[in-house]
Amino acid sequence: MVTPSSTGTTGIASIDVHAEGEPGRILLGAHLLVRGATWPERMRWCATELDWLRRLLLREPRGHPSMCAVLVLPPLDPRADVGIIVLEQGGFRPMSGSNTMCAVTALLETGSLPATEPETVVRIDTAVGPVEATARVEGGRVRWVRVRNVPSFAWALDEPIAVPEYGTVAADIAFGGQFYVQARAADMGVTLGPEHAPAIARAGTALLAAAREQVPVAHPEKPDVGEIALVMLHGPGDSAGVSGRNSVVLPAGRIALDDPTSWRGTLDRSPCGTGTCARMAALHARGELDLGVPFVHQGVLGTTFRGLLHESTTVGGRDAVVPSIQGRAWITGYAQHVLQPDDPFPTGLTVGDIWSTVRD
Ligand SMILES: O=C(O)[C@H]1NCC[C@@H]1O
Repeated sequence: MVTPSSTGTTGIASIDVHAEGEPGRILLGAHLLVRGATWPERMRWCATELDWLRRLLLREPRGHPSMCAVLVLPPLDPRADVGIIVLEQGGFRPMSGSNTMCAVTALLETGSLPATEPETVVRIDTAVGPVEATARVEGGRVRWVRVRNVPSFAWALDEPIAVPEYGTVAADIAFGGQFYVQARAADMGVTLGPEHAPAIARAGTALLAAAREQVPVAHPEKPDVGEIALVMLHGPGDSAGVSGRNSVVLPAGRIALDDPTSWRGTLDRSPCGTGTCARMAALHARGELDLGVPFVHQGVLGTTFRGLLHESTTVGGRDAVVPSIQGRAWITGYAQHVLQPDDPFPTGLTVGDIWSTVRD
């Protein structure tokens, strides 16, 4: 087990990136950290042996409530170029749209993978299946990344969720690389927009807590994927080409499940790629979004991901669709993170002014 203090000063290098505003801290060459001959084994290894690294990188003083990270690994599928595991405040995740865009941009702009112009395809192996990223490369810079995601599907539509302090809300439960509970912002009594972020975060985390208690989920082909990870509150688009607006809330740290008002969360600064894929799958299941019709999803900062449904398929007998999302990422730094053996906070730290009521 790699422990932060038993081996003297630990040095961890990252390439820091953001995708349409959402940070993604990329750790190349994480193969020495992660063990496991299968993806479930790798994910379990991370949860049991690497949570100290997740906390170290995502919490203060090196991180902040919105920080995410990616471990770039050798793929298990020999047809893929790399494998990824995503680190979020809520735990290790199998897939992430913004973080995939960050990882691809970091890999290609640093020469860690060969880049061909004008387009480079990067095949990515994940715990929920293969993902294909196409990057537009011009003058050595990645101008955009289109992520053709794993098959996405609606698990339940208009599921009544009893949410303490908010009433019963009709919500969709959908999978877009992660499971989401998704509801209309108006039904939760909140308005989308950065100035409403605290109310969105509070409503979102209350809905997430209630949905986790009331709606069991299990991926039909990936039995280890059995949790509603994130929550999206969404609203209508506009006449200027925006198909829909959304705010995704990420639980910031382990939170007391028995007190829905104690929850805190952070808003995805991007339009959320896996959330957009889940949203498109639910819209398609309703007959409201056809294959080939662009779906421009706008996040809390006004940045957008361009979504598209490519084909129909099935997942464990469930109707599903193959979605893609497209956006851009920018490198913000090259960091060498250090943990000295006598650091009093070997797994980082949180304080309740900007973090959740953390119980660990
Ligand atoms: O774009 C996404 O899918 C990610 N953004 C932060 C939370 C999700 O994993």
